[in-house]
Amino acid sequence: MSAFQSGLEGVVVAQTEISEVDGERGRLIYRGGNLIEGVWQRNVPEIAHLLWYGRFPTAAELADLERVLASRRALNPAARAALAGLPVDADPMDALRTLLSAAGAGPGCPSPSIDQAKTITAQAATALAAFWRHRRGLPPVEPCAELGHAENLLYMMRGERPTADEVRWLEAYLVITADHALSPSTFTAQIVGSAGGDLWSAIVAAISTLKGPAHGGAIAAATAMLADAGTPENAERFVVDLLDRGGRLMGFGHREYRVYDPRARLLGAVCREANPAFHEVASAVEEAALRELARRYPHRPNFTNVDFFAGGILSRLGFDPDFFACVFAAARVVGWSAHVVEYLDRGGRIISPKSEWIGPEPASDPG
Ligand SMILES: CC(=O)SCCNC(=O)CCNC(=O)[C@H](O)C(C)(C)COP(=O)(O)OP(=O)(O)OC[C@H]1O[C@@H](n2cnc3c(N)ncnc32)[C@H](O)[C@@H]1OP(=O)(O)O
Ligand SMILES: O=C([O-])CC(=O)C(=O)O
Repeated sequence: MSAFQSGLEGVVVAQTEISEVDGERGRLIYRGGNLIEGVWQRNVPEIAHLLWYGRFPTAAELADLERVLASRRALNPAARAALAGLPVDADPMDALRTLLSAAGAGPGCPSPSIDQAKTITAQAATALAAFWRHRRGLPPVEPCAELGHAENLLYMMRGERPTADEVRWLEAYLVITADHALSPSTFTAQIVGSAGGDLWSAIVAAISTLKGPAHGGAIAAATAMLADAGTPENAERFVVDLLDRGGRLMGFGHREYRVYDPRARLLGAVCREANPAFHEVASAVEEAALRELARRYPHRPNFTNVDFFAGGILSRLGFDPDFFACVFAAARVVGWSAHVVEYLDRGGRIISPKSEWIGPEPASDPG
């Protein structure tokens, strides 16, 4: 019998202590802490410390990590030169991939480490903000060492400090999306690391996977879908028409979750506060979508996923839709790097699966 498993569904290819997705119960665990039970209210450096080192930092460790992240934000000359050469209409994920690739260009193939993860985490935010300004014909704003990770990201975009609410909304988004066990992009990063590749290369590869509309690109696609739906009154008809035409409801369905994605619940609440108009349309579409999905796919429960409400939060913060996946990437750098380093620390072998030959047998056996 064929061992082929379409999309690697259910195939276990790694062991981890970093995060667990319990898709039956709708639980996401970061290092033993349930995200939904308060973990998400921590800030990015606290969560990074938790994911990288296995526990929350002490006050001194947190201050040290914040200082290190702040000191590594500036882009190097190679990344600045790459920025200057980018067309303003480039997809921001292409820009992020290019800028981090340039920032990490150097001799050889150093082994991935958490120290490198800190540099990439700091610079992903800077690269994103720099391209946001480049698109608008504006020069980069240099990072401000006094500001925290999330606040500084918005500051580098706008050149002025965001409000406390804006920082709280962005921080929540960055923390809630920081890790998700062996997501497709995380697996990509791990494959690069397993072959001895360096961490910059692994992160650039992961960004390439995250870009697709079935993964991080779904935030922008879900937001466009909601714009097409238009009004709460139109939601029901819109959903039915889309499914009748064989379309997919973006921001719904998941490989692991057979129940509501716990992150969507948290982000829905943030969205309601940050962007009530978006939330109103989204809620009406969600109600119709969950009803129709349950009716049409009784054998395969599909619920709201992490990407559905995210666009409401990110657009309220000033990100253009094609930047949404970039913000996701800037958050997920933490998780990607944690998994690559963990895999190698466990002596991870090169990941090299098999394909099954389904072509014709050779006409004659050359013997
Ligand atoms: C951060 C993230 O990556 S979260 C996911 C973001 N992606 C999206 O929101 C895009 C929309 N969702 C999807 O395309 C899928 O649900 C995925 C890619 C997330 C998961 O894919 P898979 O686990 O391979 O599920 P698959 O595509 O086989 O779907 C299973 C069944 O449910 C249906 N289904 C799943 N999701 C949806 C959806 N969003 N809209 C309509 N139908 C859906 C499929 O048509 C399929 O039906 P069938 O068995 O009759 O053919
Ligand atoms: O884990 C997955 O398959 C996709 C996902 O939700 C994520 O990366 O956050």
